[in-house]
Amino acid sequence: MLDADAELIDERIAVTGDLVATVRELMTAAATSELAPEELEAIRGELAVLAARLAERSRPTPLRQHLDLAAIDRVRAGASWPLWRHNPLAIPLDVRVHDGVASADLVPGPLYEGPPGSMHGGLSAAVLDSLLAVLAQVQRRRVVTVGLQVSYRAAIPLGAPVRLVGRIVGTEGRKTTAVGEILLPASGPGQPETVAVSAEALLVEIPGAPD
Ligand SMILES: CCCCCCCC(=O)SCCNC(=O)CCNC(=O)[C@H](O)C(C)(C)COP(=O)(O)OP(=O)(O)OC[C@H]1O[C@@H](n2cnc3c(N)ncnc32)[C@H](O)[C@@H]1OP(=O)(O)O
Repeated sequence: MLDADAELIDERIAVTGDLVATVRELMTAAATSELAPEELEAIRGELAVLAARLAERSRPTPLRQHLDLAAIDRVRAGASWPLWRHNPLAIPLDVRVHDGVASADLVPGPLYEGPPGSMHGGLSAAVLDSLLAVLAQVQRRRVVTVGLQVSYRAAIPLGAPVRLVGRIVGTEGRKTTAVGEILLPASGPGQPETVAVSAEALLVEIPGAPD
């Protein structure tokens, strides 16, 4: 690949990431705005123009930043991996891997709501699934999830920080078992974090280069 092509791809990855981050802000603002109906209708018209403009040239699926061998080496050296940066429907996570433990911080926003005021269980499962799949990929295993057992132990309030952690507990042939948790902050100094959600994933290696 020519240097100029690589630069263009890097620029597209960066600019699209910023665009999608702004779209996420827009999604939250649209879903929660209490402006007058006529103002909302005017904004909808402006947004429809922008959506049509973006769709003038498009690709079949979202842009994707590949967790290739070079990226895996960077993560193993301490860099975080910006997961789902280019898909506004997914929850973005900056995944870190240290001493075999994956972790990420998250503040569930208004759009993550399931039961009133707390995070949707399917989204909790999705973020843990993603965290554990990335952890396996950082161990150079290109995997998909074939099973995910999730246990919901405490509600996750919206707007407050939580911590995701995950680790691999076993490998056998193509199969990897990994466990993860979503932790609520400690209620005070010296207190433990509370496990809000725990999950066990069965991941199976598939052929092909890591991505
Ligand atoms: C970069 C971040 C990405 C984030 C992605 C997040 C992760 C995801 O959500 S992945 C998407 C959801 N998952 C999928 O779409 C997977 C769908 N399943 C498949 O494609 C196939 O089942 C596949 C390719 C995994 C395995 O098929 P195949 O290659 O024929 O292998 P197969 O022999 O059936 O299974 C391999 C082993 O896994 C086991 N296995 C497969 N499926 C299951 C299952 N559902 N439950 C338990 N064990 C299973 C088999 O028993 C076998 O075990 P053993 O080696 O001991 O005999």
